[in-house]
Amino acid sequence: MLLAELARTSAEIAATTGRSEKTALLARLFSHAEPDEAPVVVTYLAGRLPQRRTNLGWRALAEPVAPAARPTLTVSEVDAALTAIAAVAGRGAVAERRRLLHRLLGAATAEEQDFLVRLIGGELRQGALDAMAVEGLASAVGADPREVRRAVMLGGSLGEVARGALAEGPPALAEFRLTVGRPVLPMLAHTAADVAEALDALGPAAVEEKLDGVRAQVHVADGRARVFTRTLDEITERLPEVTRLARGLPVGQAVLDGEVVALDTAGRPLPFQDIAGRVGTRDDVPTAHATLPLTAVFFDLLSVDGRELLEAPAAERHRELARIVEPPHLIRRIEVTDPHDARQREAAAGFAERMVADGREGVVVKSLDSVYRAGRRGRSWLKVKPVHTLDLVVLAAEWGHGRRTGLLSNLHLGARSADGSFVMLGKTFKGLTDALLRWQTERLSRLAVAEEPWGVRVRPELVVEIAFDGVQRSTRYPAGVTLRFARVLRYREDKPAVQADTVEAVLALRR
Ligand SMILES: Nc1ncnc2c1ncn2[C@@H]1O[C@H](COP(=O)(O)OP(=O)(O)OP(=O)(O)O)[C@@H](O)[C@H]1O
Repeated sequence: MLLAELARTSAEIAATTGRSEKTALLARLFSHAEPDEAPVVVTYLAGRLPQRRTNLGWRALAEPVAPAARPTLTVSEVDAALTAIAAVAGRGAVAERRRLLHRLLGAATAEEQDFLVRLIGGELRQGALDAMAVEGLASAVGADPREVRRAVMLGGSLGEVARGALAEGPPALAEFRLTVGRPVLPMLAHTAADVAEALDALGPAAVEEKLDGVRAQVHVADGRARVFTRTLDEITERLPEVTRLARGLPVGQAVLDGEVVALDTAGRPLPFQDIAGRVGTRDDVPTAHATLPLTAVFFDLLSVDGRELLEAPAAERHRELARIVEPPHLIRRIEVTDPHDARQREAAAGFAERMVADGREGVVVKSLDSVYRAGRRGRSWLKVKPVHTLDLVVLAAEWGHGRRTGLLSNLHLGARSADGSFVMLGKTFKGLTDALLRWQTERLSRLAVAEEPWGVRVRPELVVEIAFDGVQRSTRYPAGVTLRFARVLRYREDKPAVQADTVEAVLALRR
C-alpha cells in the first residue's frame, strides 16, 4: 500500500465526526492493505510507531526537505527506513539519523512529508480509534465485529489479527485462542470510594489485598516459565526467582496473573520504588536496591493443563488457583457471599483496614461470578485505595533553578481527553529525588519536540503517577481545575499514554 493512501485516509478520518463514516474509511483502507502490511498500517493509524522510538529530535524533523512530485513510497518502505533509523547508534549517530530521515522525506510528497513528520513527532495520536478499527476490519473481511474483538483480546494486537484475517478471511479469527507463551492483555479495574460502595455495586465478591508492584502474567509449559508485563513485554530474563517459582508449580501448563513484589522477612511488601529498577521494561528507573529478591503473588488463573478458564466464574478460577499455588504466593483475600449481611460487610471493611495498616496499597474487590475480560477495564473489579493518585502525562518540563540548574524539573501534567489529546492540569516539581531528576532530564530531552526559553515541550508519552490532596477550581488551566499539592510518586513506564487518567475522571473528583 502506498503511504499516500494511508496519509489521506488518516486525514479524512480526523476530519470526519461520524462514527460510521470513520468505520467505512477504515474498512476501505483495510481492504486495500496487504496482509503483511496490516500491523504497520494499524500502528500508524493510531499515530504510533512499531519502533516505538526513533531517537529523532525535533531539530531534525523541523528541517525543510525538498518533496517528491509523485507518491511512490510504500508503507513497508517507510517502516524499513524507520527501523534503520532506530538502529543507528554510536559516534555520529545524530548526523546519520538525520541523513536517513532526509532521504526518507526526500522520497515523500509534501502531503506525505507532513504525515511522516507528525507521525514521528507523536502528534498524530488519535484516541478511540481502536474500536472503530475493529469494526472497519470486520467489515473489510466480512466477519462479525465480536469475533474480531475476541481475537484481538486473545491475540494481543489488532495488527496481528488483521494480518490473519486479511490473508485467510474470517476462519483465521477462530485460531486466536489463549495460547501458552502468547500473552493476553490483562483485565483492569475501576475505582470505588470504599469497600461498602464496591460491595453494593458487585454483590457477592472477594476482597483481595492490593499489592503495589508490577503486574505480571506468567506462562508455564513443559518445565519452562515466561513472564510478561501488562504491556505484553517479556521480562522473563529479569525475574529468575519468579520463573523458578513458576516452574515448581504442580502443573504441566498454566497461565497465571499476578503481581511481582519484594517481600521483607516478615512477608510485608516493600515499597514499589525498591523494585522498579529490577522490572522496569524500557529504561530502568533509578533504584537503590537493584539486587532485591523479587517474587510473584498470584490472584488469577487463565488456563490450566489445557483448560481455558477465561469464561469460568471468578470463584472457580480462584479455587483452581488455590489448588496449585500456596501462600505467600497466593493473594490474601476474604469472600463476602452475602453483601447484605452486616457481619460479613464489617469483616470486609476490617480486612481492608488491616491490609493498608500492613503496607498494602488498598484492596481490589472482585465479583465472584465475573468472567476474565482480557484487555478490558471491567466493572467487576473495583480498586479501593486510601490515597488518591492519578496517572498523568508529561507535556513539558521547565529548567530548574539553584541546586536544580541544568536539570528539567517542574513538570507540566496533562490528563487524557476523549479525542486523544491531553489537557494541562497543573505543574509540579515536588517529590522528585535527585536520581529521578537526572533520569527525567535525560528521558525528557529525548522526547523534546520544541525548545522554549523556560524548558522543553515533549512528545506526550511519559506517564507519571501523581498524588494530590484534592481537585480545585482554577481559571489558569483549560479544564477549569487543577490539583492541590500535586507530587510525583513515580514514573509509570509500564503504562502507555493512551491509558492515562482522563479529564472526566479528574472532574469527577471535584467536590
Ligand atoms: N489483588 C489484585 N488484583 C488485581 N490487581 C492487583 C491486585 N493487587 C495488585 N494489583 C495491581 O493493581 C493494578 C490496578 O490498580 P492500579 O491503581 O495500580 O491501577 P493502575 O495500574 O494505575 O491503572 P490501571 O487501573 O490502568 O491498572 C493491577 O494492574 C495490578 O498490577
